[in-house]
Amino acid sequence: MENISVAVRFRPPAAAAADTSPYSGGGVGGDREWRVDDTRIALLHRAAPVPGASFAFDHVFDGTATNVRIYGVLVRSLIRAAVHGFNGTAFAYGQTSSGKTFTMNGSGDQPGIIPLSVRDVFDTAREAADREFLIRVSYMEIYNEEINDLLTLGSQKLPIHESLERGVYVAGLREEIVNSAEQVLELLELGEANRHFGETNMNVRSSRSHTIFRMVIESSAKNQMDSGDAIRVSVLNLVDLAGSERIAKTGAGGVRLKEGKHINKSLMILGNVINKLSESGKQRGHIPYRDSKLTRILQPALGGNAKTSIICTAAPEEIHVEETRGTLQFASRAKCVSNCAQVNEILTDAALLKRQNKEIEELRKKLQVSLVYFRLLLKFRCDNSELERDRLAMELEEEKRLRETLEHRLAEQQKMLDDLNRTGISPDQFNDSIQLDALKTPNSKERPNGFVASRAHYSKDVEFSPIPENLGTVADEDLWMQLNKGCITDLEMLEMTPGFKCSQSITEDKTSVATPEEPIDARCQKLEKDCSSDRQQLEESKAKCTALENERDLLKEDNSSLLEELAKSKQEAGRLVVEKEEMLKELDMERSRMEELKQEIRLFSQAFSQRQGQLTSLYTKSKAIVENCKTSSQVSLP
Ligand SMILES: Nc1ncnc2c1ncn2[C@@H]1O[C@H](COP(=O)(O)OP(=O)(O)OP(=O)(O)O)[C@@H](O)[C@H]1O
Repeated sequence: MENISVAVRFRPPAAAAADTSPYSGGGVGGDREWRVDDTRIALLHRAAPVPGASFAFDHVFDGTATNVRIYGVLVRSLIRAAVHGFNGTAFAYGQTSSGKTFTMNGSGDQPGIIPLSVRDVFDTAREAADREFLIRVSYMEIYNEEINDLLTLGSQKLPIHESLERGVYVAGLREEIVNSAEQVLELLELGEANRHFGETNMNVRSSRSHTIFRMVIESSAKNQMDSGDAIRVSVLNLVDLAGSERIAKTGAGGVRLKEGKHINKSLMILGNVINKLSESGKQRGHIPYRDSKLTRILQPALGGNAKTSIICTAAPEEIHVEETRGTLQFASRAKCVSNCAQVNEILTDAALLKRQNKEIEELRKKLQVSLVYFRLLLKFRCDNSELERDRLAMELEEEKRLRETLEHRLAEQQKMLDDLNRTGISPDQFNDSIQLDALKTPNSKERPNGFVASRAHYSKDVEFSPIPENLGTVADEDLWMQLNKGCITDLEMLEMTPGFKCSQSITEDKTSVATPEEPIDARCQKLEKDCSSDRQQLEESKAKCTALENERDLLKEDNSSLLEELAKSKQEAGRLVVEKEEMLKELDMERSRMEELKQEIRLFSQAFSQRQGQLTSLYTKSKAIVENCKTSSQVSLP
């Protein structure tokens, strides 16, 4: 959103008024005068400020300001923006004879806003070397609330239409394609000749209509690569309004009176529109654009899609104080109105195609980046899972080894248990270790290599072999002798066995295996306990092993799904590449089609403007001939 630019310009005092009163800084005549500085205007009454009659603006120009200065401050940027695709409107507003036409059209030695703008449009277009321009102009007036074409004689009372594509437009208005500022200025001259002027008490050449000079600026990129760019179309309105007037002052009657009424009415509606627009959102309500042709045509410039500059012209003489005050109030409200200008682009098929292609290209780039990232991630995860797998395999190996060791130990302990069981000594029978010790040879410890006897196959016979069953098959000689208590024993039948020795592992493992000195039942119990804890450990290690194997399987699955995903992404990337190539082919075709069309348009517009030039010069010549004829007939009449 940007506010309308508003400036106030005081014209120099009229010769008659200047003669009768001093003029300083804009105000002139009588007791009241306007004091003007760069940004402020105040009404003074005998050098004292009049309450409620002080105004502040961004730019205030006194009678010494030139058109070039005003153009530079207020309009140049708007023209440059129009060449680059923004709609623009500049108009002069003020009472009759305050200098609107002087500001917009200028005089012989001081070109006004319109001719300066025309030259600037072509200069700016020339500077934009990368773009091609097609400029059309039209010139119309609103006279007594009717629209006339100033470039075509007899083309009057043109209707206003509205469509979605074109917005509000004047149907049947002639639009000239122009190639140079000179060509436009010629057309302007032609239009001026057709415009309604009239003499009033206030102005010998008073504009009796509002005129709208319009330039439609179309441009597209020249470059082959950018030929798919959108076409920019902007509308530039340069408006010279008729001035509000007091009938008493203008002394109007008849036709002038009728004109004056229409002028005042349309300016009043313009004032209403500005008033409404300057109000804040909720109070604003309905904006009466449709109440006059002027506001309808200028609708985009008033609170719409356009950059707008208003030059409010004022007369410094005391006699016009009230009108000037009205103009300054209008200007104060207008500067509160904000517009929303934006570049106007028309998307051709080629432009659409280009944009879509660009989007696809961007998406493809994004996809490539994410594919690279995805691949890295996959690789990282694969590496990780392989490492994990190796770690698990090692752990598994370790567990297996441990299990084997445990099984081995278990087997050994089982064997020992069995061995103990085979001795046949029941813990019930020998629940006292002293009793068991008594069965041993007293110095058996000192004779570790002493022989022991093992019962032969008959030894189970209690008659001859009273060795308790649970003592197993191992006994030393003394024990044998004692236990048989004098029974006849065929010692020759005894089998010689090596002395009983605890396995090293058992003797070393003091916590799990009883020392040989410990009672056998305690050793047994310990061994069984060890056995069961080993079994438990074995079970745990088996469970761990299974868990590790499961984990490994999961990792394998994970790995294969990642590989699958990678394959899919590769497939997708391939598909996108094919799609892109197809689109590029289509784009090439569109480009060549567009080039052909451009060539055709160029040829056509050249032929058209040639024909146009011929017709314009023919028209000017014939008009001059008619004028000549008229003057010669007037001269010869008397
Ligand atoms: N800044 C100026 N410097 C010199 N002369 C000026 C200036 N402004 C206006 N004039 C002169 O004042 C007279 C009236 O100006 P102009 O016709 O431009 O007024 P206007 O506002 O267009 O009036 P109207 O509404 O009646 O058409 C003209 O003779 C014009 O040359």
